[in-house]
Amino acid sequence: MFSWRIGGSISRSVYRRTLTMATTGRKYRVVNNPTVYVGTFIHSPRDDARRLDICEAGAIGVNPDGVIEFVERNVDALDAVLDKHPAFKNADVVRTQPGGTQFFFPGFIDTHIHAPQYPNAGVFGSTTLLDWLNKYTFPTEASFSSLAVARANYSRCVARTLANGTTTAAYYATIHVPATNLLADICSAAGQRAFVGRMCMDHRGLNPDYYRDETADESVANTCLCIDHIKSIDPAYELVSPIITPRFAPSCTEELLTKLGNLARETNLPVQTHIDENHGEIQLVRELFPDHGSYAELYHACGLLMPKMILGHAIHLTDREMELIRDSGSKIAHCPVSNSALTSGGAKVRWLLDCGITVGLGTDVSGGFSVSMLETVRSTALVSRHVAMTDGEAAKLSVEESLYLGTRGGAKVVGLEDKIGGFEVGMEWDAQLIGLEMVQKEDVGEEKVEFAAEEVLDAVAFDSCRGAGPVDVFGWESWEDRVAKWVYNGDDRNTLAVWVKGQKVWSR
Ligand SMILES: Nc1nc2[nH]cnc2c(=O)[nH]1
Ligand SMILES: [Zn+2]
Repeated sequence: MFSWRIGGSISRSVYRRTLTMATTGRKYRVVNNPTVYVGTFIHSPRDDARRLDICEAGAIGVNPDGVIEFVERNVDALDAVLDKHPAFKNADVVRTQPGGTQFFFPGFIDTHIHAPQYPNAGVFGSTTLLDWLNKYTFPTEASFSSLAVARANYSRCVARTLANGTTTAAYYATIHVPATNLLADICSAAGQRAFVGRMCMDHRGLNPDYYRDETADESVANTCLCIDHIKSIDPAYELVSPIITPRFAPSCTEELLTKLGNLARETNLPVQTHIDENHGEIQLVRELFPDHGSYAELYHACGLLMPKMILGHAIHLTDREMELIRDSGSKIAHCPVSNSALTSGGAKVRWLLDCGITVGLGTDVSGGFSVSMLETVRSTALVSRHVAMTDGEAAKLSVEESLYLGTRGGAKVVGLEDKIGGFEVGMEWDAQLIGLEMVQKEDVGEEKVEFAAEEVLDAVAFDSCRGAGPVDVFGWESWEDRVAKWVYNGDDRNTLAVWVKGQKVWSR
């Protein structure tokens, strides 16, 4: 079983596995014991974003292929469950701790993240999109011409996202074929479900000379090399899949956009790009492509709007653009942390949802400063409150809705809604075990008027030393309250273990 501890050894563990992959060319195959997960499960109902389905005494049986075979509720005795499911008689058992502080939750699905930008997370100053690209992003991405740079940074990025409960990620890579293939190898070796896209950018205007494709044909040919590589390590795209990735309209010629649209149709692969993120960018698209009425009309004309298209940001869509996107079945990756950090704007998520568009969440590292999808869920709720200050109360998204977007919504965006995002029979066990800290009764203490300062500080210092995580539960909270505390106060210390397709890929 592959797991590693957070701390100094993260990258080394992934690195070792990666080297094995690279040197032996072995395909990654995991066979687990049948396992029964027992205790509290919380997930979003498939078709109801407004509430959580909370099962306090459940048992979920996961077979050696990582597929859920049964879901039992109101379980009094595990023996009775095992009698009913004899194939699980000798199964491993993983239990949540009693006492209302632990629960299983679906793994997060990051529908938009730039893996090579991970080293820049948190470094963006006061830039906005176009100067941010030139100042921070293009130079960093260009450095991935070195496989050593790619190995160090991609290992770290995959380890950190897993440790934060991201079981599926749609990654943008760089233009470099070897480094992009290495990212796919690392995801496969670490056991993360991933879409890995080689960045396509052939425009001689916006892209710097030191970092771009020479021609549209070269860009397509190199993309095909990456597709072939991923096919060679994961032929059925069970865990890792290619994704066609035109960076965004200003980085691409119309010839390249059209060729990538054709490639998507020929290969039936998903596609990802950016749209309507920033006013300066939208103006640039108008100037570069004057024959097209709008950003979305350009993509539509190039054959890129389709059900397997994931559009990042979509902050400043016109009504006509919204209709084109909705009618094409394209999906949207909402990136609230990035949209705030780069002061791009507040996407009107309620409007998109009401219009019938499928929305998931993306960290958009490093436009977004955090790899944490929990942070992204939190920012989804917060940014919607800012939108509500101008658009009205209805724009607010609840904790429940924000979590839905980070799990079920993301699953729909990447086309895996029948496999991941919730706990139903036939779905795969992509899950995280969440732990909160119960403040013991004696910690609450007797009624006292005076406290010694050390007495107060010691209690907190003690928990911090144990790495117990920042969420305190006092015992009076409903499960909904506990989940809200996790969303608004939690971090990766609350993510105790992570599974993808039944394989434990991380634990504290
Ligand atoms: N947020 C973001 N927007 C982009 N538009 C084009 N490239 C990028 C990128 O790397 N990040
Ligand atoms: Zn992006």
